[in-house]
Amino acid sequence: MTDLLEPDLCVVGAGAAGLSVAAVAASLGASVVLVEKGAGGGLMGGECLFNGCVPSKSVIAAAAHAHAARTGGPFGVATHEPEVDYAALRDHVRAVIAAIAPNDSVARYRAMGVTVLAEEARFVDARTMEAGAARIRARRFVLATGSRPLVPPIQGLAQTPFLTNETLFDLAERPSRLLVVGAGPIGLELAQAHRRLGAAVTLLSNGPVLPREDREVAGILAAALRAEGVDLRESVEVLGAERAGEGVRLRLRAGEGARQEHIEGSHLLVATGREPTVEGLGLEAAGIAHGPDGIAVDARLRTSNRRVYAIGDCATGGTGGLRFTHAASNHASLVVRDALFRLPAKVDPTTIPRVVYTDPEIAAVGLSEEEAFRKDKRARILRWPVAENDRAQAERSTHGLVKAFVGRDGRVLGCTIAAPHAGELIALWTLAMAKGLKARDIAGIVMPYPTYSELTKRAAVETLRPFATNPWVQRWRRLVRTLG
Ligand SMILES: Cc1cc2nc3c(=O)[nH]c(=O)nc-3n(C[C@H](O)[C@H](O)[C@H](O)COP(=O)(O)OP(=O)(O)OC[C@H]3O[C@@H](n4cnc5c(N)ncnc54)[C@H](O)[C@@H]3O)c2cc1C
Ligand SMILES: NC(=O)c1ccc[n+]([C@@H]2O[C@H](COP(=O)([O-])OP(=O)(O)OC[C@H]3O[C@@H](n4cnc5c(N)ncnc54)[C@H](O)[C@@H]3O)[C@@H](O)[C@H]2O)c1
Repeated sequence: MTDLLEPDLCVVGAGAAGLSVAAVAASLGASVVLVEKGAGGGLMGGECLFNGCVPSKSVIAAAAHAHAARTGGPFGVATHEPEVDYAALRDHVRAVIAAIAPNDSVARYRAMGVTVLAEEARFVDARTMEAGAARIRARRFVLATGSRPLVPPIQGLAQTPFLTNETLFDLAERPSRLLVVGAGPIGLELAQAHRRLGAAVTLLSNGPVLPREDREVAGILAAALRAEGVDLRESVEVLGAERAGEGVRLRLRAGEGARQEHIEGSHLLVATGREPTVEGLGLEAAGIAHGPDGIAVDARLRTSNRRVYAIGDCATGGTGGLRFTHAASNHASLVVRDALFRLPAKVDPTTIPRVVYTDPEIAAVGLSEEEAFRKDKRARILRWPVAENDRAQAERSTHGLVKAFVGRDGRVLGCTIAAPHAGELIALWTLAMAKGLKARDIAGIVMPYPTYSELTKRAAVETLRPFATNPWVQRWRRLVRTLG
């Protein structure tokens, strides 16, 4: 017998995006059905919890300990080459996931009043989904089915053993010689972490490091990786892959006309982007337009079917192509407003920060330098180097800079940072973007000394530099002096 469910909202996928929608909507009194195919095996939480943010940041934390053991010399602390027990590191990663998992559990969501179905959902027509024995005719549907690793069409790759973020964190032994393909956030974070954990690492990319970020800031990161011994090779074409004994061999070419060469490793990590999870959803039956980048949505996250939204990693278009956990949460709050209260709101990608958790950390929000000058020819760049920060000097962590872009009226248009804790520093610039603040609003804040936050203030104070040399200001200063 088929159960007919008629909730206010049916959410498909219990990752960062779907869980946020379900929790907020249920707390506001809406009836919610949440369909997650992994729920039967306890897999609520999606990519971020099991294969993404949480395990990668746990590995990065372990790598920071290993790095500290080698780099205490200038502080007068004896250094040593740390021994890394990769199986114990895997247990650490699993323990962190287990500590967070109860927040996302079926039990917690059922306690909130959400009906959780451990099934795979698919549309059978424009307003009905099927999930196991249930038929769901919801007032609104929210698709939050996420993404998975995009495997590039490299000759022989399919027959060659390779790792992705879905398998790397299950290894019990550290790769001795890791080849990483892709210099986006995943490749960079995991390449540096594994180098610090003692692996020989080669990082290959068909373009530059962080192709979508500021070139100066990306260059600072590239130099830092090379200084730590990562063999970073940008603008390299990977032509083929094959098994070589217990390991792998790649065939490369460093640009048009260059000679082909071979490189071998014990393990290969493919980190060349993501593709949306949309197959089997019955999108055609529901008249929902989609393409290789995902389900097409407008800035209100509506699909071509007026009853259906798509959010998080599976959506494209109005999301600005940003695939982050915090972007997914932002989408969720906008959709709940729109679906439950008809309070439409648009995604504003310029207020969604981007962080890469390397050392130095890279963070950015808003417009890039090029975009800022395209928007306002009289825009200005406010810069402050990390080396001018006393805390950075004390910690001998002096590489990097804050670089903010402001319009002729002083309003913040964007900011990009390479610095320790850049992910924390970007918060204030994000507030400035969201609220239309001027750099002088930030310049006026008192920051505690000695903190990295002073970098933010010092960059913002640069906005006042023309003021200092303004003839009227100088005239006023001279006048005040004559008054005694
Ligand atoms: C290695 C790595 C590190 C990352 N680090 C960060 C970071 O530090 N910070 C950050 O902000 N972002 C990070 N991200 C990105 C972040 O993980 C994603 O943006 C986020 O997880 C997307 O959430 P989502 O809910 O859209 O999708 P997912 O988390 O992928 O969830 C989708 C869910 O839908 C379910 N599903 C799919 N199809 C169906 C169906 N037909 N029926 C039922 N259920 C279905 C899946 O089982 C899954 O549970 C990282 C990603 C990776 C890979
Ligand atoms: N810190 C974070 O917030 C974080 C961390 C990891 C992942 N993520 C998210 O996950 C998503 C995926 O990250 P990603 O790093 O896999 O993808 P990406 O799309 O950001 O970068 C892919 C990289 O692979 C390279 N590449 C692509 N095809 C190649 C090929 N055939 N040969 C060589 N190089 C090739 C590209 O030039 C690029 O450097 C991102 O959208 C990001 O938002 C976020």
